[in-house]
Amino acid sequence: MPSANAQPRTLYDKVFEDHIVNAQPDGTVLLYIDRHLVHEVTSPQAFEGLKNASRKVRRPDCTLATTDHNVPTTPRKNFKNVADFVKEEDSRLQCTTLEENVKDFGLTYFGLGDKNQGIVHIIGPEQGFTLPGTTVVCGDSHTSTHGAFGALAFGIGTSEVEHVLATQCLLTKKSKNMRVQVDGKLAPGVSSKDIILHVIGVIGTAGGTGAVIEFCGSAIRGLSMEARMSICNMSIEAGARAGMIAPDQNTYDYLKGRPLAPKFDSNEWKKAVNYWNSLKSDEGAKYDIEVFIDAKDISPTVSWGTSPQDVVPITGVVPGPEDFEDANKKASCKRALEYMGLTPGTKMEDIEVDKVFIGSCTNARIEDLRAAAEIVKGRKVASNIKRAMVVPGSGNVKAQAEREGLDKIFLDAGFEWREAGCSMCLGMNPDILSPRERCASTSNRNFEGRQGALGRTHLLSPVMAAAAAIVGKLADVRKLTAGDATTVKSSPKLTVTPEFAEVDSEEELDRILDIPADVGPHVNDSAATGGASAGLPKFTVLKGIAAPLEKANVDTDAIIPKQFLKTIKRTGLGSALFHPLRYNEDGSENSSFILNQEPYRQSKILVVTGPNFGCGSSREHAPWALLDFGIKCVIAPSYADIFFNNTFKNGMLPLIISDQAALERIADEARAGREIEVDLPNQVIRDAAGKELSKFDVEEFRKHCLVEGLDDIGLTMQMEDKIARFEQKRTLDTPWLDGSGYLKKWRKGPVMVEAVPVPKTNRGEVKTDPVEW
Ligand SMILES: CC(C)[C@H](C(=O)O)[C@@H](O)C(=O)O
Ligand code: SF4
Repeated sequence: MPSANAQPRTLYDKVFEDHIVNAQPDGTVLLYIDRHLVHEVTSPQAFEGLKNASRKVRRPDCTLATTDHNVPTTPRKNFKNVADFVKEEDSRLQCTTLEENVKDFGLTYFGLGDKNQGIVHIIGPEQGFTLPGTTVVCGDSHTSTHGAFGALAFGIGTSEVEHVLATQCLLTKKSKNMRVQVDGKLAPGVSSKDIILHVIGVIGTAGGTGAVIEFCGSAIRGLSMEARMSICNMSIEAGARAGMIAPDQNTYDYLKGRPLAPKFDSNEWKKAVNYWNSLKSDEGAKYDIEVFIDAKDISPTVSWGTSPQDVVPITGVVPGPEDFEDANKKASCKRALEYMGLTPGTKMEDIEVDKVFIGSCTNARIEDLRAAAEIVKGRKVASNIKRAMVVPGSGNVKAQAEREGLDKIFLDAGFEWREAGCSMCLGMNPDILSPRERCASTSNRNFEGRQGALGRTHLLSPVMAAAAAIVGKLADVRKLTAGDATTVKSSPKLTVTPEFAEVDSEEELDRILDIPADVGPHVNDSAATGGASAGLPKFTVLKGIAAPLEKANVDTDAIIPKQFLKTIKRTGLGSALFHPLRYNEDGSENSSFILNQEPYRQSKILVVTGPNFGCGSSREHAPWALLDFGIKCVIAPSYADIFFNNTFKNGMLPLIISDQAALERIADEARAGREIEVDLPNQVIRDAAGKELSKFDVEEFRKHCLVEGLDDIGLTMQMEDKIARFEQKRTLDTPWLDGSGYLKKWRKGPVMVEAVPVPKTNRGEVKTDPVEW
């Protein structure tokens, strides 16, 4: 908590500082995590690691699991169990593996038979699991959504999921403070989705790199919680570590009566509101980056290309390469237009679409569905539309929509009304685009192949998606409101459904949450299970062929697309690395791709000449695929944060070379097919003859871990005393964070057990001696 004469602090400073368990001189911080959300795609390898090292989940009461990415969105009337219901073998395996893991570790789980199931970022807030001032993580990049509550919420990779499961902490560093202030009144037809698309168009997909964005200003204050969530959700598309909005009365009104929020008007609630009120950024607080946006400059916005920064107002035209000055951007535009099948100068409103998708963690909440239904009401989906689908974000959203008759409106118009899940946002289930099909989508990513191989995505708001379905083309929603665009009004507040009512007895909670009788108690006796800290192969000097990759904004969907995320192992992904670039449509090798040429098939190093490598998803499958191919070091001018972290966790070295001349020297060696040498202990890159090409910086702690081959979970476990002390203080200061309602009864207070030797590391290797911090 701040002292009287403390420096003015931002919302981010406050939440970050309130969660520091330990700080090292190099700025590495052990951060306590209040809330951990888990889904089936990024957790199997983490649970496997825990099992290998005989570790348990430290705080089952602060962990909530669901299945969302792989699940079918077909009717669940006859649902009996996941094993029979999920038809694709690999998807089924991920779902059943999660079910086994939640049972083995005693976690609360909203499975397919549960009406609370839904997209992980929809159910957290809906249940009141997400609370202001908390730290929230999930093995998923759109964890940033939860920042709408004034939480510090960010995506992590699978190794970090394992770290949080085992220790309830994360090793991290403070990010920069960035402020995006949006002032003024939004024009009719303009929603929060348009705000965030516009912001990304202005600052670019790397605009928030290394920063946590605080969204503020009168336009943001005027938004509902659900609209705020759509904004924070896409801060990851702006490259930011997280997005945050200070909590206010809207936030508290939203939280009232949610099952896992403190009981409304109780002493705990009052104490919580008091704390939450203190979280606003102080007057005079400093930001490293500031962006001001005037709300009146924002129109209904649509994407034209294959990056979320490729946006124009719906009244605009498709741009061409000559509209960009930067050579990288010209090249990206050219490729994007080819991929999207678009010609510069075409009016956005003339672009015909094949499919419409209303769904995803960005825009599948009740207010999104209400707004879209208002446009659709009494109209019909255009005859050229092959498929228009509405996929509610959760079972609760679906039930609420049905109570309001929205399902009927959509069905009457010709939409499909589906069950909850991620669905066509990334198409890990059967909901995908066919090659070259064009989709108007309320989701958040328009990367190549995102919604299906060679599929074409246009990002837009729910009302704009509804308008596209009715018109059959990308359309200006304002024209569908008969000149009276004000009918596209902001939605009424979410009514608290009976399912969200206060629950007092444990029996009632068990009934509602459908907690299996054979689950728990798994109280915290894991904390001191050993100080194993050696786990990864050491990285010292690496010499080998370096492949040049002359591209900017290489996203993780391009490094490894979704169809390869269905594995429950870390290995075997090398053949899928850069799949969309490396293979032709018929599956044959694309001989023009660098890794298909000699000597680059043997590459150990990747030299990327454009910025923002690894942007997009948190999938650790990206570094796993690089590693499995044989690449242990990536050299690039900049990286997306989550990818950058994930590589270190796998004993890999991502090097930032921002000096253009040095990068060119290295790239020239790579282009010539000569070996280069990366010397980590001496922090220098040399050519094959031993001549220095560049020096490089690397954080001390990360270097130490790589050179020693340390498993940082083991290291964190050696901090048990500090973690336990932090938890005791947390229980006193913020008692509402313990137990999160239904698991309270399982938590018998911190249980300390004696350290026992761990026979294997989390990666399954036989353990060597522990190493000190
Ligand atoms: C599968 C998961 C790792 C991924 C993410 O992190 O974002 C997914 O949710 C996505 O949207 O691409
Ligand atoms: S972005 Fe799409 S795939 Fe990722 S969590 Fe959200 S809905 Fe699911």
